[in-house]
Amino acid sequence: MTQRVVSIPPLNEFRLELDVNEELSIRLVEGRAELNGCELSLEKSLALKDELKCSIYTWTGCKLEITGQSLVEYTSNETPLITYLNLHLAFEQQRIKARNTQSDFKPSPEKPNERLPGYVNAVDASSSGYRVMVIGQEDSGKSTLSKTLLNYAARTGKGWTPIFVNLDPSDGGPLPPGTLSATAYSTSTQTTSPVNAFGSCSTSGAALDNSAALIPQALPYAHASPARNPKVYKILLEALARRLDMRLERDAKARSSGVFIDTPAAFTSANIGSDDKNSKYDLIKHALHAFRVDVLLVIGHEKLYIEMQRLLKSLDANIAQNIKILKVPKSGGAVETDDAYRSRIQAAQIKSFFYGNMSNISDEQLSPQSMTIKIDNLKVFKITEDKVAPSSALPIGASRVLENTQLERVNFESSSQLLTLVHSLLYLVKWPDSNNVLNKHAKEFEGDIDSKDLIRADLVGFLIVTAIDSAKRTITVLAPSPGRLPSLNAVFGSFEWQDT
Ligand SMILES: Nc1ncnc2c1ncn2[C@@H]1O[C@H](COP(=O)(O)OP(=O)(O)OP(=O)(O)O)[C@@H](O)[C@H]1O
Repeated sequence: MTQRVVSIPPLNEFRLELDVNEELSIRLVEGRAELNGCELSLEKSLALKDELKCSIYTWTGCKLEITGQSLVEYTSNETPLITYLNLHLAFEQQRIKARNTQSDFKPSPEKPNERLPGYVNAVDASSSGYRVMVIGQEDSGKSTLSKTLLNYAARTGKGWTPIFVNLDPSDGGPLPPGTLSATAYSTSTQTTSPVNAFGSCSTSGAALDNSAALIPQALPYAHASPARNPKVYKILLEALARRLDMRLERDAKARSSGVFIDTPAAFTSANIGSDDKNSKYDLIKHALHAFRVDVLLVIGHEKLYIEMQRLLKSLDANIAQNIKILKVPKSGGAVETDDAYRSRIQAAQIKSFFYGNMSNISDEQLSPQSMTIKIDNLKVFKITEDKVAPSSALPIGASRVLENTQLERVNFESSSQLLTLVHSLLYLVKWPDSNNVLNKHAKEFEGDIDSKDLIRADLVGFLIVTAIDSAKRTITVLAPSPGRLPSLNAVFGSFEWQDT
């Protein structure tokens, strides 16, 4: 293996891109350096893998010992890190201010589930850290910026527990893909692989890599892009925002620590999410409103920045006056990826949830359990794709009649429907009042469920369907651990995984 020592001058970043099957070990031998805002420990080797593309930044200069081969390696002095640091300092001031004004605030004691319909927000903005949402085009560096700001907040030593909201279902964050989640971080998280870029959650077994066990609040969307079913996506986004509010009401530390929201590139497509062709950027409006965003960071896109300023003028004045829009330069290091790369990372994320990180034997490995259950014990619903044509495709003057989006119940009597389940990732859900939900629509829709019922569902686990025996009426699934399944109700969409 080739070993070399690279000197990085102060205020420079060393960028590297790993190709398929390439691994690289880096060791900080002199000075100080950080990876996505998380400091590297002196003399400790880090194994970078799974096609990671990243940059190691140094404020004061450093030397790195590198072992192994990578596709691309270079040092650059053009870095947006100073802008990132300035943003962090502004957010830090707000966190301190919020903590100092918090003593008078008393959360209300209502029960969480009774509050969901028509919930009125009781969180006092002056005692809250900023809620920051990052938008930008595909591969513009949204996740990298969110993670750097999250790591800076977590590493200040002031005990902050910032919340990371992942609205990008193509990348599950600490969970398998297809989920929308909110997770509190108490320590900074090192990125050694894009598979566990935001750490691993505790439900997957022992904490992997160096992250503390994370306990996300999550909801299942089961597709990679909001464009697949914007109605369901918006319902889930709103439900997540309400749950986050309920949590922050009771958690003063997290409330002052602030919220960082990473978004999918589909947010910047003006026409996704609305049936009215005159209403643009509906997903952004929806998220600004639901999460009561204070700061909107637009990554390196002049036109989008101008359009966001226009959008702000079209919002309700009470909401618009509290939102600051800031333009952030795009890093020259951000790498364009393709669909094949994304599919590989998604498959690896699903695999790592069940098996742990297999690419390095020194990492934690998990032992999932294969189990066979009676088909008729399960109720499985498909989050369908929104097949309705956009209104721009209708004849002039015609308008669309919108129906409630249903979650289609899989009919186990039909073998073609059963077969669609093989290799699917199932998201196990639990309703506080399961019987009500399952019976409510039974007559009218042959057992389908209104997507609004997902608002009250808890995501309690994941399964992979490995085989179906329609003669014996059994289904074989892979579960993360042995024992009783947490629920026998599941939803699924377009994510599949099989051992290759
Ligand atoms: N400064 C940098 N140096 C090297 N690689 C970088 C840098 N910034 C970002 N990258 C890499 O570029 C790719 C795209 O960045 P990132 O995932 O942050 O973008 P994104 O906008 O969140 O992408 P998506 O649109 O898929 O959500 C990632 O592989 C990331 O690791």
